[in-house]
Amino acid sequence: MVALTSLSPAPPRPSPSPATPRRRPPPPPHVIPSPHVRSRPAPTVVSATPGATDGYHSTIRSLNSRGRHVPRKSLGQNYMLNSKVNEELVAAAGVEEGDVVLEIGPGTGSLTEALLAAGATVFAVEKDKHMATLVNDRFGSTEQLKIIEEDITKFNVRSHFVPFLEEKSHHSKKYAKVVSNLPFNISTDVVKLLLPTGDVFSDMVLLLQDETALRLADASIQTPEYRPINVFVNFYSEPEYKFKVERTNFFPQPKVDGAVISFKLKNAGDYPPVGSQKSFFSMVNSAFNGKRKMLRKSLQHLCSSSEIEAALTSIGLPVTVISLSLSLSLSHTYTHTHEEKSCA
Ligand SMILES: C[S@@+](CC[C@H](N)C(=O)[O-])C[C@H]1O[C@@H](n2cnc3c(N)ncnc32)[C@H](O)[C@@H]1O
Repeated sequence: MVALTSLSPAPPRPSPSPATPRRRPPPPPHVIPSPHVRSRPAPTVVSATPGATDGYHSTIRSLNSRGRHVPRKSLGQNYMLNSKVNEELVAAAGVEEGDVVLEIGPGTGSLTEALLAAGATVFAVEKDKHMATLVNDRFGSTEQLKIIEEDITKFNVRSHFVPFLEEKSHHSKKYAKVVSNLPFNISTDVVKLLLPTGDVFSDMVLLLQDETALRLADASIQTPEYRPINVFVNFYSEPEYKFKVERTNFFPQPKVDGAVISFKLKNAGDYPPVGSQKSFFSMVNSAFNGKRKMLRKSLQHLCSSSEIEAALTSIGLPVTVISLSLSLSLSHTYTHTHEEKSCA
């Protein structure tokens, strides 16, 4: 890990290589110039150019401000240096005046600043108490922002966030949004925690590891990348890979690129019809335990082979089908086996 004290004080320079999305349309032009962060020995704390307003300088200045120079790898502290990426995250979520936004991990507050500038009221959850204090110092006087020091993976949306939404939205907006440059190591936990909250959030826009974003948004059935998490994501939302963000945009620079993904959260009425979500996802996990196994074998502990075959036939699938070939048609299998045939 590179300490901030060893950073070059030089302002960012445009990256020579544009960031190119793998499967999506070309990225917005702002992703192309990315700041170059060099690790060069320097005897003192990096000084920012007075009055500089770009993301690089305000991020470095914020990190320097409390003498807190070493970002913590365990907390995925890779800070955004390019304010244009923050603006594009805000635009991807369609944040506008009066919106209420849950931001996970505000860090130095660079994305927070863009959210506030768009007119949003922000509820920020930050696990690192130093960073929570830093953001509080930076924006503390505004009523548009509430910061709590907590681990998002232990966060209770209903008891902590919903009362805030009700107070701040004045009933003018029913739903809030989630916008975050997430620590890469908790992305799956966050997706699992927040996607089933379509009654609270309408949209979730996250900056994740590129590979994770592609896997969540674009994994195709009948490929090894297709996993239970894809059934989960498509059950609760409509995911869309937005654009790639080169690793050179972060400090410290991670070993992988990032990408922005959006999820349009579904309301409960739009979920596939299953009696119990818990037992449906337990069936999905069982089916994927034997990815190459036929469903009539991998689900044998739930129903007899003949019942499963009958359920598959009734929805037009061959009795020899394997889990990798199934999308949300699993929900129909579930309905037929559990509700009509009364399986265990
Ligand atoms: C990738 S940095 C992003 C910081 C800032 N939003 C930015 O764009 O520069 C991730 C932030 O999430 C915080 N964080 C890490 N784990 C967290 C958790 N479990 N709950 C809440 N915040 C967490 C880190 O301390 C850090 O500030």
